[in-house]
Amino acid sequence: MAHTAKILLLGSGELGREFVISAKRLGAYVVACDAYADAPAMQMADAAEVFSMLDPEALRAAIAKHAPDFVVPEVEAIRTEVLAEIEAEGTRVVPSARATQMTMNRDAIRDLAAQDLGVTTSRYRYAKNLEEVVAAAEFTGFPCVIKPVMSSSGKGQSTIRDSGELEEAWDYAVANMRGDRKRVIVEQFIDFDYEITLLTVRHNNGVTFCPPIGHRQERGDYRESWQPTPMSDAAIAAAQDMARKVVDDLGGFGLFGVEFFVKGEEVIFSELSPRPHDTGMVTSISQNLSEFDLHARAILGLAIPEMIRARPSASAVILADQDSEAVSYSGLADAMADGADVRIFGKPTTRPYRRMGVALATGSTTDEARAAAVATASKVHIHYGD
Ligand SMILES: Nc1ncnc2c1ncn2[C@@H]1O[C@H](COP(=O)(O)OP(=O)(O)OP(=O)(O)O)[C@@H](O)[C@H]1O
Ligand SMILES: NCC(=O)N[C@@H]1O[C@H](COP(=O)([O-])[O-])[C@@H](O)[C@H]1O
Ligand SMILES: [Mg+2]
Repeated sequence: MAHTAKILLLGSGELGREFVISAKRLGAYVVACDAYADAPAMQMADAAEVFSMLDPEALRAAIAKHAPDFVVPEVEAIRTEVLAEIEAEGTRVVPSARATQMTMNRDAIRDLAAQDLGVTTSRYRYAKNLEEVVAAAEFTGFPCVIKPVMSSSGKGQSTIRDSGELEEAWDYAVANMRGDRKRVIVEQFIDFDYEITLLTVRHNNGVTFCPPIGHRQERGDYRESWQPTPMSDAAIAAAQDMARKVVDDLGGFGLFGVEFFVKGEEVIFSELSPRPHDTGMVTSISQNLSEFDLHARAILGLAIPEMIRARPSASAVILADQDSEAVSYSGLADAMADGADVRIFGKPTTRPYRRMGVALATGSTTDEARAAAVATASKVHIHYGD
């Protein structure tokens, strides 16, 4: 065949779109899958399949039809038992079926990190009804954060200041969870100085770390990220040590986005994505090999540099603010006039807070890059309707 490898990509959003570009540059043939047509990654891929990746039969059928060398998950919401089955039958799952199973639910990865690997986390307890939520919050103390064990991008998450808010937080978590398991994690609120994503590449020659990415979140979803972010040598070493423990336990090859909170010299593990991370979109401009390039290289068994450097850079998201079945854009020329860059994801429809694009900028400092990225994002206008 005319290609270096055949990849079935499960999830076709903005992260998948950039991954497809990276993988195709290395000669891969990519089939992009998602629950809706014309998803961002499908627009770049060789072929597309539209089905629910939570439907085991449909997932098995797509894998059987394309017989890929690699199955590369791009979202969490996938029937991961099927990935375990196909891995046992010899198809490579990225980074490993175990990694996708352990990170699908917050409780699995949290217990692994905190209990089995001795990694520092916030205090936490699980609850499956309001009564247990009340007991869990007593254990963690206030404020605390409540999240469904199955959710992402801050869905169903709230921060609670006192016991009077617990019922509403429980109802909100249940209403916004994914799947049918009514279970939440109640965790101690960490009043961190800053939070980071440590992009960690596990490859056939070891583990390589990218410089730490700082980010700012609102409503549990990222708004701005920048790289590098200043950290003491001791804090970096602690984060790298914990990230290495976790990715070595999860196994397989690929890039992971490992999230930490930092308070003083204390580094607290939060969670991780066994795939490129949204805050890592900044690497499209900051590093000469982006997180997507690194993921593709690690998967295909190609060399990963020992040291990765980043020039001061930032990303700022471009969000929709209403529902629409049609969308168009203006203002790019003005937005990019000062040298910043823009990615428009090509999502076919909008909803409030849906991420439609990202602005990317460099600067002589990350503060300068942040200001440029935010200014650029604000100049891209979204138009709703035909
Ligand atoms: N215990 C906590 N203390 C303080 N802030 C928190 C805590 N847990 C979460 N947050 C804040 O909420 C953000 C989102 O939380 P988390 O990463 O757990 O959610 P998520 O739904 O998995 O998001 P994503 O899938 O986008 O990573 C964090 O990056 C942090 O800013
Ligand atoms: N924090 C996870 C994350 O950023 N995931 C990215 O968002 C897409 C879904 O976007 P949508 O909800 O707009 O379709 C996913 O496919 C992935 O690229
Ligand atoms: Mg997160």
